[in-house]
Amino acid sequence: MNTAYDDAHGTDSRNLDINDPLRARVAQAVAQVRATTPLAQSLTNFVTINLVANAQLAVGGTAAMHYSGEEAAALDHGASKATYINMGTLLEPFRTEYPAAARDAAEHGLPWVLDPVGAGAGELRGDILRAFAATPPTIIRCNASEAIALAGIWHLDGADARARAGVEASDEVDEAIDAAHALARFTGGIVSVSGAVDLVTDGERDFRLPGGSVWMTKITGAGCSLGGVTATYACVADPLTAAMAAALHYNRAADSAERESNGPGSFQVAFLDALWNTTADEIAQSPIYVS
Ligand SMILES: Nc1ncnc2c1ncn2[C@@H]1O[C@H](COP(=O)(O)OP(=O)(O)O)[C@@H](O)[C@H]1O
Ligand SMILES: Cc1ncsc1CCOP(=O)(O)O
Ligand SMILES: [Mg+2]
Repeated sequence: MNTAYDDAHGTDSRNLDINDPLRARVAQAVAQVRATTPLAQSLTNFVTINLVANAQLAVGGTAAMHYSGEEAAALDHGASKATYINMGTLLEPFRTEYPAAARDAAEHGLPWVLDPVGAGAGELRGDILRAFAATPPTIIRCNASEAIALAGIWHLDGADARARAGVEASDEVDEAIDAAHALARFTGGIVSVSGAVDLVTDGERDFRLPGGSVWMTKITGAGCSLGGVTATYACVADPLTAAMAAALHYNRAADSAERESNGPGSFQVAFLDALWNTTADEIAQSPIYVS
């Protein structure tokens, strides 16, 4: 039977059974992050670095930020259980440091999360993204335009090679579906595309996650911090569960923050509080449309 969601989106989808094991894994991941305070190290942009760290703390994890392949290697030998690499603001030394950090995560068998902010803009960004193809990310967390651009940069089948510049999405999530599938098949990992309705895919199954708040587009770093929190969840869960837990946690916290706030400033504060206060059951029982 079609749902109201199908009627609105024209997809053949159903709400994931309330007893599906994926929901239990999401609840378990939320509880485990809160119980164990895992560290995901981040190499992330200068604009939103503070929100990334605060969001990782607010979901129960902890944070360490730096820009060095050498430091990444040291942390991979120590406390860090996942790496987050965000392409927002780049400097020339990152040409070698970022691929070194990705390589080190891969060599240690640790998950790493890529946010290809601004993919399609500039030679340095393109060069670094091309280098990542050798040790692909476990999870790609991006908006629709970045998914389309990254599939083009990696010359994946069916990719649309139009270059898009800028950090905001100029495409709808459903326009990125072919790119998201191509990226997931290429990496063998998970692709999480954010927007009004988020998409999480392993290249075979698509999970659509409605909700959240349009206020998320009026604070800088909503997407970047979602990438950081995805890495926090990747410390304790398999990549699909981690991507789902992070996106669902964000949607439920944003629903709640919107009710508490009256502008972007109070929204950001309320959102961090809501990340802390939203329960594992509220997150795991979210609507999840599968196709
Ligand atoms: N129109 C919207 N309505 C509700 N939530 C949204 C909307 N746009 C983005 N979000 C949410 O904001 C967060 C960041 O996504 P997005 O703004 O797409 O990332 P980016 O900042 O990288 O472009 C995600 O949790 C996403 O679900
Ligand atoms: C504004 C800006 N400029 C370079 S990185 C950045 C932050 C982008 O953050 P987000 O994609 O999470 O909105
Ligand atoms: Mg972004």
